[in-house]
Amino acid sequence: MIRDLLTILGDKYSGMFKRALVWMVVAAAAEGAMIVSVLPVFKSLFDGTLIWRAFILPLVLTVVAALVHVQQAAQSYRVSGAVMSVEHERIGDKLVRLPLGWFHPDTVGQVSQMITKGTMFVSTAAAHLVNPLIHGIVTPAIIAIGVLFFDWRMGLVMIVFAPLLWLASKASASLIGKADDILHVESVKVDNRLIEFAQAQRVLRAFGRGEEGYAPLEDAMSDELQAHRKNLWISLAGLAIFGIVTQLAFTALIVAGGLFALNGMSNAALMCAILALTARFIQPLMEVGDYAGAIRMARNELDRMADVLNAKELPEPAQPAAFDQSHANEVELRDVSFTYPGTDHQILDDVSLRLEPGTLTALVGPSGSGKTTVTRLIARFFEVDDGAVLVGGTDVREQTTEQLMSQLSLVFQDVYLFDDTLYENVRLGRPSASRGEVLAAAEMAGVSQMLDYLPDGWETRVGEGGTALSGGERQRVSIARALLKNAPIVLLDEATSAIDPENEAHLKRSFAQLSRNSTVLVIAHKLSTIADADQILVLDGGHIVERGEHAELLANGGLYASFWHEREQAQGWRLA
Ligand SMILES: Nc1ncnc2c1ncn2[C@@H]1O[C@H](COP(=O)(O)OP(=O)(O)OP(=O)(O)O)[C@@H](O)[C@H]1O
Repeated sequence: MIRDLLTILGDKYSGMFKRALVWMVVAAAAEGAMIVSVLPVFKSLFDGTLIWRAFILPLVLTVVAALVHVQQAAQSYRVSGAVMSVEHERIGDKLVRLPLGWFHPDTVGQVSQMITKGTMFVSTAAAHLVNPLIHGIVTPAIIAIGVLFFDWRMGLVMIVFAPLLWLASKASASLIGKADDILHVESVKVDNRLIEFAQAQRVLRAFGRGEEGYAPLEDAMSDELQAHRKNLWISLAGLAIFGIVTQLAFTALIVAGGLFALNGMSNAALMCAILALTARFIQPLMEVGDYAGAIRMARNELDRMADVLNAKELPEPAQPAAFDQSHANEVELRDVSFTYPGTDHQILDDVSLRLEPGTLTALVGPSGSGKTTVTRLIARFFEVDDGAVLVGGTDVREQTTEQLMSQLSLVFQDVYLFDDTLYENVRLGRPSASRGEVLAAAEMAGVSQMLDYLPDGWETRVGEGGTALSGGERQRVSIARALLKNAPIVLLDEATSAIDPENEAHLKRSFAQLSRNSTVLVIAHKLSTIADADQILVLDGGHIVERGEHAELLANGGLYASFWHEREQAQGWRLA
């Protein structure tokens, strides 16, 4: 755990943590020395030879131990604060360097658990858990060594039991850690299902399911309850093991001391004194047992944090690529094959396509044929397995994220709006835009028309994720952002096929406006919105099976034509 904490703290704060560790060792040693120094006092008390000078050393050591303890506590609290700030800093730094494909509901749930629960746990661990661990090793060790000088037999018995107690505490910690792992997995699932439940309220209520339970959430909660029960039993077993071994050690020390004194092997007065100190020998070890579970749980949190901090980043070139202006605003997929990481179903097989500058390309194909995947590869959410994706004539792997993103505007299905005003959400497309430019883009995308029924007009807050707006409205805001950004290349994955005539009119206008200045790739639901596209690509079975203009493809009588003729009945087709 100490090593993991040092890794998380990094160079900036590890010196502070090492100093706190030194103070913890000194405080534990001072306490052990103070306890051993009481032995001669007790002995002379029992054999009737007590003199006042015998109190000087214990008194001095008590004051020293108290002062050192205060210093150690202050250092530990400083480390705790440093761990908290450095964790947020490092997680934040890491998140911006992870490929966008890394973010899916499971990993987002993992990060939210880590930020809310994990960081608190780990920073508390640095202040409150490492200290009992060190206290549990150093103080009993000093007591055992001290006793060795007064009565070697009792000293040896203590030294034999210390590792046994240590092993018992490790076994107990390992059981509690396993129990925590089981519970953590189920808790993350409940978190994810709860978020999903909140987001799916519109759909659930639309289908009259608002009052009834939501089966996936109930299943997750029932699994979590089972995990809680399992957690309880396994943790209790761990605590019982440690409790039994400690009590055995305590009894064995008293029995051994009694036997040595009765057989005349040890001085009876000294033995009474040693037995009086036995409780102080056992107590720090028991504390380790009490904290063992929390220490193990903190280690689990540290491991989970390390998993995120060690997640593979997209390699970035040291230098931004030099662009060939003759290919500006161009997009090309060259013999691209792709399978999502962790799966074995190949989505794209040797796909080549080209988006000419300033043209509108529509990508169509059955549901699941990989249309969205094409846009994700262009934006480099994932790395291709084979082939290359070129944006502006340069391989995306040779461009920095900043360089690539400055050329792209993304309008995806899952539009995310920030819990801010409608105006600020549009302005996000280009924060430096003037109010006039923001309003012009909003007008073009049909956002201004929403103002009639929004309570506070431009100042209406849209709720976290934009939940106060409909899917179509969120998409209009997203398109307005894209218009405002005025990026050379626009990738537009339209949200729904159920667009009303008003929305359709805004979409058509927006497409026309976007393709006036930019290269546009659009995955649309309505043929009518893309019939004028410069190029239509038909994706099926991992390949581009047809390409051309609308009239040309209709004349060919292939897949596109059959879809066109049956489009009213067609299920599962989307157009781009
Ligand atoms: N992150 C992911 N991990 C694993 N598989 C994925 C992931 N995203 C999509 N897939 C799978 O890849 C395939 C292609 O998905 P994609 O979303 O690109 O299809 P699509 O043509 O856009 O579909 P639709 O029209 O329904 O949106 C699907 O089988 C989908 O289940």
